[in-house]
Parts: sequence; C-alpha cells; structure tokens
Amino acid sequence: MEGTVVKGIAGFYYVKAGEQVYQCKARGLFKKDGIKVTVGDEVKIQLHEGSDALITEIKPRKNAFIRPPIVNVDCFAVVFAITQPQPNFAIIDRFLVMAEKSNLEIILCANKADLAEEAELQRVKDIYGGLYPLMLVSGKTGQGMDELKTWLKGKKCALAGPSGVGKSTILNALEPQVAAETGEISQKTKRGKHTTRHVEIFDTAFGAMLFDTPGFTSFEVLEADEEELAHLYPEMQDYLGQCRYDNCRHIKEPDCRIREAVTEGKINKSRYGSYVEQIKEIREKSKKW
Ligand SMILES: Nc1nc2c(ncn2[C@@H]2O[C@H](COP(=O)(O)OP(=O)(O)OP(=O)(O)O)[C@@H](O)[C@H]2O)c(=O)[nH]1
Ligand SMILES: [Zn+2]
Repeated sequence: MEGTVVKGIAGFYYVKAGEQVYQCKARGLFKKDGIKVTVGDEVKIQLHEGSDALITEIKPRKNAFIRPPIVNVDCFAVVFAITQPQPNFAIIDRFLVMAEKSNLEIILCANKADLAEEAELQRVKDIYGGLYPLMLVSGKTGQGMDELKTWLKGKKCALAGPSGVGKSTILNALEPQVAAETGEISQKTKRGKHTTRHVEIFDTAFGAMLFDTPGFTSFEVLEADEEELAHLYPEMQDYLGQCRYDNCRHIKEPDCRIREAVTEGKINKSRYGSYVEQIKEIREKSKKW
C-alpha cells in the first residue's frame, strides 16, 4: 500500500493512505543510507495484523528542507503583509531565492489587503507583479481566499513568511479545522523558546495538503553560491551572459548588462538591492571558512 507520511512522533510515523491513517514503524533499513522518514514522504507500507504497519520503501524526493524538516513541497505560498508591519523586501526575496532553489512552485500572498493604502499596494505590484503569481488577500476579511485555494489545490503546500504577517490567520481562513489543531500546539511551544515540536501535514476540504510550519519564518543559511545566485532571480535570466566579463557578479564591474537593465527600469531596484545584499552575505560567509 502507498501513502503519505503526515506526522512523526516518538519513533512512530503516521501514514495516510486513502482516507485511513496508519501508525507505522520504520525499521533500520533506511538509516544505513542516511535517510530518515520525514513528513511529506511518499512511502510504501506493509500492514501487519495485530501490530504496527511497517514502512518498507521511501519514494525519491522532489526536495527536502531541514528546518523545518519537511520534504516533497510542491508549492510555497510566500506570505507578507502589505502594511502593518511594512514589508521587508530583503526578507521576502530571501524566501523567494530559497524557493527557486528548491524546485517548487511559488505564489506570493500579499496579506492585510483590507488595511493597505493604494500606494502601498502599487509598490508591491510594481516589484512582484510581473514575476510571480501575486494574490492580494486578507486573512481577516477572507478576500482572495477562493483564488488562493484554487492555486493550492492538488498540491502539498507550505505557507512561508516572517513572523506577524498573518500566516496563522490565513490558515484559519483557508481551513479552520487545521488552524484549531496547530493553534493548540503553538501555544504550548511559545512557553519555551527551544521546545521542539512536531511538524504535520493536513488534508484540507478544498483538496490541498498544507504543512503546518510555523517555524518557517527564517533561514539558517543562504545556500546559493555567488555564481548561482543570479540564476535564482527570474528577471535576470534574459540578461545573463551579456556582461563584458564572463564571471561578472553584477556589482561594480564595467559593461554589466544586469546593472544596465536596472538603470533602464527593466529589473526592479528593490530586487537588485536584495541581490547585492545576498552576494555580500555569501562573500562574508566564504571568508569565515
Ligand atoms: N487587518 C488585518 N489583520 C490581520 C490580517 N491577517 C492577520 N492579521 C493580524 O495580524 C497579526 C498577526 O497575524 P498572525 O496570523 O498571528 O501572523 P503569523 O504570520 O502567523 O505570525 P507568527 O505566528 O508569529 O509566525 C494578528 O493580530 C492578526 O489578527 C489581515 O488580513 N488583516
Ligand atoms: Zn554583470
């Protein structure tokens, strides 16, 4: 039988196959390959009468995240607030770069549309409108939720974004049942900062599977290298290879096509600023080693 690992606690894995969830054990067989069964895994299981089922095979993964530990994410909904708090575009772009690197579909959820001024909305549209599907939503009023559901349907999705932008509120608007269960857990988690908690993926009535990943707020490391970074900015693709130097990093080099495109307004300044910041960060990090 085949199914999806929806939860792992204390050595047990919970595998959803059809409408049933089976409590399973995983024997040592994966450990020798350095693989640990993870939430999101597609697996084969064997049922044993009178005892726990056994996971016998892990299917190849599409992608894998360490913090939080989840795999096979089809879609990242990167959430930010259009206002209150003001968007931190550098952080949004880091989420986007990570998502680009992970081979998954990206949608942007600009939340708190109910509070946003026209100018604030316009700024967000100017930066991201042509790059990614951009949804103006409000977890509070429900604006945009139907459109969001249509995008998420049929996929394993994670809401990602900084603290306080409204991820829990959106989750609640999408599927109150899921939010209720995760709310309880986060209450417990908030008591101790380093409490580890389990990750879970929930089936929704509208046909998406949602990872409950409240920890998906920041990144330990930016895993791109200098050369790769520009490839993770979709708007730069058309211009790569047209700079004077083959190894141009598009910072100060002469005859740089990317910087030209920024001047011409073809690449957004805010996005380019994030790129430069990330290059500097990658350089800093390589100095330490
Ligand atoms: N007006 C308005 N307020 C919102 C909206 N979405 C969230 N809020 C409020 O913004 C605050 C933060 O929302 P949360 O859903 O807790 O944010 P979060 O991203 O889950 O935050 P963390 O749990 O810290 O990661 C709360 O006070 C919400 O009531 C919205 O669309 N409109
Ligand atoms: Zn260049």
